Amino acid sequence: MSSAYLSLSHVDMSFAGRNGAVNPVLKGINLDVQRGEFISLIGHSGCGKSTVLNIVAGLLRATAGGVILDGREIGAPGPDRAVVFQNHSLLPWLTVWQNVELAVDKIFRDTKTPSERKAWIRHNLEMVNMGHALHRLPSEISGGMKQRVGIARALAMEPKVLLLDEPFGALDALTRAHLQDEVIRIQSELGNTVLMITHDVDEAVLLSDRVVMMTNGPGATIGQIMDVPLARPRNRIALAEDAVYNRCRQEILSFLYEKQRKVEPIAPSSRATPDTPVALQA
Ligand SMILES: Nc1ncnc2c1ncn2[C@@H]1O[C@H](COP(=O)(O)OP(=O)(O)OP(=O)(O)O)[C@@H](O)[C@H]1O
Repeated sequence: MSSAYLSLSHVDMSFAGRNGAVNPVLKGINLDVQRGEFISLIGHSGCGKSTVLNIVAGLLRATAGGVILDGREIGAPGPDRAVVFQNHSLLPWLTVWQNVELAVDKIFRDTKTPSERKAWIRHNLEMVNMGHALHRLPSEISGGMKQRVGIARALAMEPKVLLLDEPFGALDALTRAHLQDEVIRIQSELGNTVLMITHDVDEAVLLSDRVVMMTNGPGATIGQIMDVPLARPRNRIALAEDAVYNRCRQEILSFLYEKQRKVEPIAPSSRATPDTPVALQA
């Protein structure tokens, strides 16, 4: 048995298709994650990254193989795994404070007093620099701020593993960089165990201890795992000229665009010739 904190062993996943067909999405995923490690999962669109994350979250059950977290097999979602999705999942009728409070009250009802819970909510919202907007509704704050609240809520749960599914994917480049810097700072303070999906090569190198690269599907698996031997805390400006940083970037780019080059089917041109069948026009 693996001594890792989080261990995926021999994970296969297939979905039932039409007419009884079976669509194999993942095949033989083996990954050991140590406590406090920050792991990024990168791969072309549709290869199965979210499926891996959803299996760890307990939202999907693997067709074969399994996941062990801190000595226990994962069979269902639980508060020991907090997920942050690309599009925030805040309850729109609750304020920033109340969105975090809901999770904190549920998890710490028996272990923290009401005043300890209040202090804990404030602490986590201040950690993501949201202390100034505690009583605003999600509709009154920006996309980046909503993601901050989602991260605060996840951190406040003190999960064993933080699962981030493209947490900055919907943000503009500047907001994204600010949030990445905050995650870098929080990670050096708290040392969480994190599994993050990303499409962004720089993000993967900046934030991770190891980058897990997935092959293309169907039947995707882990093609390569790369260590990121950069000291923490990391500084994006200083790293731009760093040889190790650039070597890591290069290795991921080479995996994605040479070894696992993906050829997307070309969409039919909208200027199709008149005899092109209508059904083929996008
Ligand atoms: N519930 C489901 N039922 C059937 N097929 C599914 C289901 N969930 C995912 N799939 C299929 O599994 C494959 C992998 O999907 P997944 O969302 O895990 O990929 P991904 O790498 O996260 O993609 P992206 O980067 O575009 O978000 C896709 O072909 C998808 O259509």
